[in-house]
Amino acid sequence: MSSGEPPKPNPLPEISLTSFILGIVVGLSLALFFLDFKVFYLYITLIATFHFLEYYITSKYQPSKVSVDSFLINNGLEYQLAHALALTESLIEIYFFPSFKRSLLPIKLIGFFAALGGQSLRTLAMITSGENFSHTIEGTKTDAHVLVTDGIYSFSRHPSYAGFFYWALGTQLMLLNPLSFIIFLLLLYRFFGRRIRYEESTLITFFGDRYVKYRETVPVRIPFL
Ligand SMILES: C[S@@+](CC[C@H](N)C(=O)[O-])C[C@H]1O[C@@H](n2cnc3c(N)ncnc32)[C@H](O)[C@@H]1O
Repeated sequence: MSSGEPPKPNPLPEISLTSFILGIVVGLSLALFFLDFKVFYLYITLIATFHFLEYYITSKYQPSKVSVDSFLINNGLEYQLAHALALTESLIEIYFFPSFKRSLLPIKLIGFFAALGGQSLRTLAMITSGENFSHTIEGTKTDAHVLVTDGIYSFSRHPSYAGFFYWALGTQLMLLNPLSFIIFLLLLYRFFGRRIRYEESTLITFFGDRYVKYRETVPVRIPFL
């Protein structure tokens, strides 16, 4: 049955329930941290924190654009399948190769700090670009859209993408998931290669030479992109 009204972008019951569930997931995974294979629970904590921050930072710094989709939980089938693969690989290897999963602490630490650094980079990018940031790529320029080149954007011209890249790969290093690491790497290169090419073509249309010059001086900070 339809009331005839357009759907609300921020339905409060859905927003509060999603936040509540994400909080429970973080709480439960931290509570299980005393068990063996801690990185598995840490991975779940990192995913739930990522989705919470996507909505929270959007609502604080891009309030005109926030909607229930800002949680990015429905971030495409490929994203969901990739994390399902990572969880499955982890569980299978914990069962069949427990001593491998318990080894290589330095690699796990590198993965954890890469994920933490990646999350910080992405969050900082969303804060720095304010209302110029949107989860979808804008096809037409609004009067309010200005070119951001300061702060973290003077270090990387796509800091939120670089952040996501290191976050995602960091989680797979931390889990010691060789198969998922390679698949994540291939998917991330394909996804961001295409996305950056398209996004930069729109930014050149919006800002012309200013973006071309910016692109020449500031790297992406993802190797080969
Ligand atoms: C998902 S955000 C990603 C922003 C940027 N690529 C990053 O990784 O931080 C996509 C939107 O940001 C806008 N955008 C990207 N770089 C920008 C910049 N330097 N200044 C202003 N807007 C930018 C694009 O027009 C697009 O609508």
